[in-house]
Amino acid sequence: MVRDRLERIGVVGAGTMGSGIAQVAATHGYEVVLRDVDPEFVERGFDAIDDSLTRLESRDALPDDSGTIRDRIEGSTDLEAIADCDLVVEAVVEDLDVKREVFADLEATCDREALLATNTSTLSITSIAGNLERPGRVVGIHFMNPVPIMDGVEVVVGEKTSDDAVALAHEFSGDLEKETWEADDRPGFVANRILMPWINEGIRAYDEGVASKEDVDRGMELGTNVPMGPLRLADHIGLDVCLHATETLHEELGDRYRPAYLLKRKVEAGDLGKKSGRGFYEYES
Ligand SMILES: NC(=O)c1ccc[n+]([C@@H]2O[C@H](COP(=O)([O-])OP(=O)(O)OC[C@H]3O[C@@H](n4cnc5c(N)ncnc54)[C@H](O)[C@@H]3O)[C@@H](O)[C@H]2O)c1
Repeated sequence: MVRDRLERIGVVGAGTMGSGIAQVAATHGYEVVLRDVDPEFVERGFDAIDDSLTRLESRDALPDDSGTIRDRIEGSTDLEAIADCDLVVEAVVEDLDVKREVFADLEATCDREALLATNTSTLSITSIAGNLERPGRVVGIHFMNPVPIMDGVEVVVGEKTSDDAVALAHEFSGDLEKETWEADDRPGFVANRILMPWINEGIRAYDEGVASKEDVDRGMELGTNVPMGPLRLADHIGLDVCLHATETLHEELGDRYRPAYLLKRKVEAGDLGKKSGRGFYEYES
């Protein structure tokens, strides 16, 4: 069983994602503890929050004044500070060993019924929770970057994640005015399993002289109606983050670039998409 009511939220890791998650939770009225290993990192997290709140306030996009929201967030380097949190979201570096250590600490520190979530982009939830006594309360709540701007959250279900942990993850995300989708705990889940090869191929296309970098991006923006082409998006995400995610996917999934079997089979069957009335979906003629 996990708690059915959340009031106090812990966020572990005050970097790009942790500071964004803390900000959005505080904006929606939660009491937040933002924890990192060094006071300097906590301060850096608050600087990012202050900048973002100031920008949003100037656009009249906050429900309360920025000072009130900011006051709901307490910074700490002390693990004990999150002991009485109802939900802890882990947003530390994308390293399985580090995350497993953090979750062991959380299990030892937090209340038995607290929900424990990871913001991992690509690592296995099942593995992160693998050594715990109560893995049922561990769920993926995968926020998108930048957290205050992006509307969606991916809820990831590990092998042992309980139904009430999943339900609470959706509910919490909904409280933050995020829409959710749900993914099984397989490499990259939905978002990065599809996004990372797309970015990777954009980089290759540029590198192989298919088009200038501007035209790779413009081609995808104008040609497929995405708001940002792959090279610009990679820059926004961080090329190191992209490389790390792609390496993890490569290790887990191997060569993903051959045409999918299902694609060939559907074409052979004449299911060509909207124009034939049926592709992966059915269409009215
Ligand atoms: N950056 C993105 O675009 C993005 C998007 C979605 C998900 N994610 C995921 O979110 C997580 C965090 O990514 P980020 O980009 O915010 O990283 P980041 O490097 O900006 O921040 C990580 C923070 O974690 C802190 N940290 C490390 N070990 C810690 C520990 N034991 N206890 C407390 N704090 C610790 C570091 O000091 C650092 O401040 C990763 O799992 C990443 O894959 C990132």
